[in-house]
Amino acid sequence: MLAIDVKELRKEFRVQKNREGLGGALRDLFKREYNTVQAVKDISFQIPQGEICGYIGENGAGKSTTIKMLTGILVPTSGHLLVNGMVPYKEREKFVRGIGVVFGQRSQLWWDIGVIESFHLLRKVYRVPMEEFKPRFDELVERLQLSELLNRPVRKLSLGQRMRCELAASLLHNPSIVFLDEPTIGLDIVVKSEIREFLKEMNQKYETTILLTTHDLQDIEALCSRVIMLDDGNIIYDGGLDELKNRWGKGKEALFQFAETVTIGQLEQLTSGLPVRWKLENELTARVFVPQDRANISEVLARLVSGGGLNILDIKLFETGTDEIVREIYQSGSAEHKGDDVSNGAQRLAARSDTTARAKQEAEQAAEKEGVSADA
Ligand SMILES: Nc1ncnc2c1ncn2[C@@H]1O[C@H](COP(=O)(O)OP(=O)(O)OP(=O)(O)O)[C@@H](O)[C@H]1O
Repeated sequence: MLAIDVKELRKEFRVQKNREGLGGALRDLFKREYNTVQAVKDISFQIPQGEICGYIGENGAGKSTTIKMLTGILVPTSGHLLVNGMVPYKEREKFVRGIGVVFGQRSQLWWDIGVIESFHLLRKVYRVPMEEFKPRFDELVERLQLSELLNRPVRKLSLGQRMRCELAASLLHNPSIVFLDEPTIGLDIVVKSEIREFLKEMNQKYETTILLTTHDLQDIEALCSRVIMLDDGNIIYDGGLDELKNRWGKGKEALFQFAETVTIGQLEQLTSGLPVRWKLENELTARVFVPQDRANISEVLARLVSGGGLNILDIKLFETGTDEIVREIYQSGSAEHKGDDVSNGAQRLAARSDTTARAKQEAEQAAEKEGVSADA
């Protein structure tokens, strides 16, 4: 069954233009002008029940707007949207009983009352029968180590403690889908990994579907097999994390430390016929670059170890990290192109900045004609 089914979903905001100066303010009084911001541009994706999917993008890419539509807070401008088989903004009461939401930057708990009282209020809001609530509550309290925190007011909790309570609050009514918007923001590494472990466990035990928005790619690496990447309101990648790494990873590098002096010629001869590149860092250290898909690092290692009688003291292996891959995709504006074609990415980036600069210039010229500021 599909947990989330999104087709051609669009959200536009009408934003009032503010013209500059007193004259502008007066003109605004008589004739309002509006700009349309296209936050989400006809996106489509499907998430099956039980999947953990990462939803990532730079600031302003449209992530929160999507989550708000999926949770029924915002009504889409156009398109189709089904979450748990319901249209989120239509069947509000029934719908919210099946979902859990955590906004890392905002709290769903009442600030001045004890955590346990917030939990009981939520039980009433979600109309969970006591016999269902009790075992669920006990499990969450034990798993997230909340017993010490239950009687404290939320405002007295540390960020990590509050986030553990927020997670419990979002799961008390046993929802089949949870939306997590930056759930690990600002947390230290220990709490982050506890939260990741907990989410993984909940997903495995209860088949909870999780849509996770984050700027921390380690969250994605730890939890998500699939990632949807958004840029300027469009989906630029939807697929497996491994596939993304394979497609965009620039290959591997190995750093060799030798006991005796080596030359590039010696190393090249040992790896002749393999499409690798050597670089001498100093006379005892050499780096080899092995392009993705075209050569096997183990072949290089085997040739060096068995072939030339070189005395190798140490070997370090490096792989392109997800952070780096994602940064590069954003710079090129598309995940269609292969990562080892860096010049292509750079050209696309330059073309994009050119287009942006041209658009801005045109807007400024038009605004000058109208006597308004282009940034308004
Ligand atoms: N209520 C609103 N009125 C007008 N414009 C809005 C509104 N909400 C969002 N936007 C605009 O829509 C675009 C997408 O915003 P959104 O908050 O969805 O991005 P985001 O990917 O969640 O960013 P961040 O990572 O910074 O939270 C932005 O240009 C933003 O300024």
